[in-house]
Amino acid sequence: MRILAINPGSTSTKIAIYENDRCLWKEGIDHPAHELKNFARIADQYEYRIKHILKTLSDNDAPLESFAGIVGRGGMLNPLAGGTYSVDEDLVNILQNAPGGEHASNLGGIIAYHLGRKISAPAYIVDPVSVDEMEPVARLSGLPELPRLSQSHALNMKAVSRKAALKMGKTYQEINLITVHLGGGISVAPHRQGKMIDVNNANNEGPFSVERSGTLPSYQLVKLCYSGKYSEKEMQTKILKEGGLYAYLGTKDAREAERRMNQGDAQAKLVLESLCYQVAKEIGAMSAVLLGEVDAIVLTGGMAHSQFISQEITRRVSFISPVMLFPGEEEMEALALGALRVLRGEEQALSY
Ligand SMILES: Nc1ncnc2c1ncn2[C@@H]1O[C@H](COP(=O)(O)OP(=O)(O)OP(=O)(O)O)[C@@H](O)[C@H]1O
Ligand SMILES: CCCC(=O)O
Repeated sequence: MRILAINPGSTSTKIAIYENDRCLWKEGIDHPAHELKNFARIADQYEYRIKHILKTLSDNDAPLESFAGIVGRGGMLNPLAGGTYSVDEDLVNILQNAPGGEHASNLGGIIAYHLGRKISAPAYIVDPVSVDEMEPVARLSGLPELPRLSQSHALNMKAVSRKAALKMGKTYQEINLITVHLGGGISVAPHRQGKMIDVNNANNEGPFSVERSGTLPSYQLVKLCYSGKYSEKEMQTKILKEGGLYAYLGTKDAREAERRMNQGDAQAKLVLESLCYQVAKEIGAMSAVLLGEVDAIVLTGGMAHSQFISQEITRRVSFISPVMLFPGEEEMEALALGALRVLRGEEQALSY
């Protein structure tokens, strides 16, 4: 059974072809900034991206008609349980309106639907950014007007958690994990027997990342917002795109920061150590969520490739449980396997 997986990012679209659970081929299509700037909204890019996907498939002799299903990354929907969802016209309309905010992953379901329709094949999304399996006690922030929102790297964290469980000879439903995605954003989530029962909102809570500020001192934040120095948009950019490592060091590349540290740059060392310190602190908090019953802590995402970063986190949290490393991300495979489970009848597709 052949599946086309589509993962739209802010500057590229990754596509992969799977024959059952085997990846046959993978490619990233870059979208230059000057082309993307012609679109007022991210959802408006779907025809442009479809054109590039079809050309890439045709250049690689992969006819659209050969696919039994098309699966895209799911975006910022209203809170929903993890799993594989069927995409129909209603869901496409919702994704077009971006209820949870603009995010490139909103395009995943829209593109999958339109490609699927061309060949009468089903379209799916898997474990969207807004997967919400939080317990009621985790939802309060301290102000009733500002409930905590579950927005995270759920797709990769759930895929890697399943792999970690397999490595331990168990299923995802049988164990408790704290899974940490160390990417452009950082998610730290306690998974209790197959459910992600809490998570820092990777857009604006928890540790700072290479580009996001993470949790900020709220009173000082209010003062900065009203200082007259920044517009609302500029403040959002500071928090989401120009915070964290970038704000302190002017780079979003953790490898560059590490190079500087190794050449004796004390500021680079402090900032990298602080990032790891904050991640470790969040892991500690999530171990309390799991009442200390943690089978393993799992580190994944691009920064888990770094020996310094993974060791620096590990030395602070290894008293809680063993630490397992799964560097990089498994998003394409997670998409394909999510669709495959449904196409094989092993799981029922959910409806949004
Ligand atoms: N081998 C490596 N050693 C150290 N850091 C690395 C390595 N590879 C990637 N990184 C760092 O990981 C960070 C981004 O990770 P990643 O590529 O997983 O993020 P992304 O896919 O852009 O974002 P996200 O995971 O949030 O969707 C960058 O700062 C990058 O420098
Ligand atoms: C909300 C976090 C997900 C991402 O950054 O892709």
